Amino acid sequence: MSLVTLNSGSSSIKFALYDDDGRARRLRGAVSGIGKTAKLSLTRTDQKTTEETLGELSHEQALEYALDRVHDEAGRQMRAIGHRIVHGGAAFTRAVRIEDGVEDRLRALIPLAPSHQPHNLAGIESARTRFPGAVQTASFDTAFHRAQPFVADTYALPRRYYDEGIRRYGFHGLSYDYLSHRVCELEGERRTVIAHLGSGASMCAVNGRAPLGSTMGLTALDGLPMSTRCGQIDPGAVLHLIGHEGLDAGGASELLYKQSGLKGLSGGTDDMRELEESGTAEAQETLAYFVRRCRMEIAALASTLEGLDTLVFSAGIGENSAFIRREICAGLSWLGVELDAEANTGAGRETRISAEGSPVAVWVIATDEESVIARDVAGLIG
Ligand SMILES: Nc1ncnc2c1ncn2[C@@H]1O[C@H](COP(=O)(O)OP(=O)(O)O)[C@@H](O)[C@H]1O
Ligand SMILES: CC(=O)OP(=O)(O)O
Ligand SMILES: [Mg+2]
Repeated sequence: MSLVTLNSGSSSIKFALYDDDGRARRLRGAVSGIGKTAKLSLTRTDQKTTEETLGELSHEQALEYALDRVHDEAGRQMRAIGHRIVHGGAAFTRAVRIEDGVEDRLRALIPLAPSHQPHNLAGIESARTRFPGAVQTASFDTAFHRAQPFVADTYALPRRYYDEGIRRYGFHGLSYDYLSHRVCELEGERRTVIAHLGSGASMCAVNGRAPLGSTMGLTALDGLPMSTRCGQIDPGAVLHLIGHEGLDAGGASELLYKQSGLKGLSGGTDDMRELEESGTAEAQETLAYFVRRCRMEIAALASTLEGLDTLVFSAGIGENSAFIRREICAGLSWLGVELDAEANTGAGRETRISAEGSPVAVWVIATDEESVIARDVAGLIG
């Protein structure tokens, strides 16, 4: 019997197949580049990754494709499916079995995660149809941050709004769970800033494993600029757009979630690789803006830790772009960040890239949200 994990991000669907105890992984797969030219990559235990171009796929098509692959591999042997759910609100502070009423409560959170929650719910429905006998569980991106202190969790609005759930939930928590655990194994309990830089991008300050704050807030719009999301913005700018440009809520949502970030600022691509290769002034300015915002957030989070011992780069951009890592670190020598240029260029899945003697240890660590989901599933099915 096996366990399956399903992780729908904004631009990808990642899945993995595990043995019953959630430890031994047999297969890992990802459909990436959704909405553009999608690609499938598959890695079997102890084998090289194979890649295949799939052509243009919508999120729905990519989901069906991913579940077909899972079905081919696991068939009737499926015991449980663990889903990454981006928004768990204030109520879901740990992983749960998806039983009566859970999906309704998750549906109510769609307005707070419009680019993710509908895909997460679609994954639950499709998986139920295909594997009717399997247990389904939910692991939340927000749960890790629920332990953060009140001052990191609130906005300076009238108090009743906090009580009503207007909080800084933070996201990418499955990734921070995995990465903070790895940092403790590699370096011990440290004051660490973790930069999860993917299609969606955020950072989190952790003291050992304890979360002290993150760049994302009520929704996954806040903080760093992302592929198509704006990141930090003056709320007055949104009020202005609504008042003077005649934008309604739907129009504002489309603008801030889908037409902004790298895509909006460059006037073209939302893909970091293409921006790095492009020589246009707009592309250069977009890269400079991204790097500036990353440096600023690292410094801000380091201040909440009262110092910095370790900096971690992860996710699509953080794991793969030596250029972005170099540019970010180049402005942080005053914080004690010194890179080893060669280690940075040649970094693999888990590599220390700081110079010998650098006061801050800098690491590239490939994230593994799937392993956290699988651990949750195994715990819930006993
Ligand atoms: N070699 C690379 N250089 C720069 N950026 C990269 C590279 N490889 C992947 N990326 C970026 O990583 C992003 C996808 O990251 P990922 O963490 O898989 O996203 P998500 O989980 O949000 O779908 C893409 O937007 C792409 O621009
Ligand atoms: C929460 C979020 O932004 O997730 P992703 O990076 O997978 O889109
Ligand atoms: Mg992701």
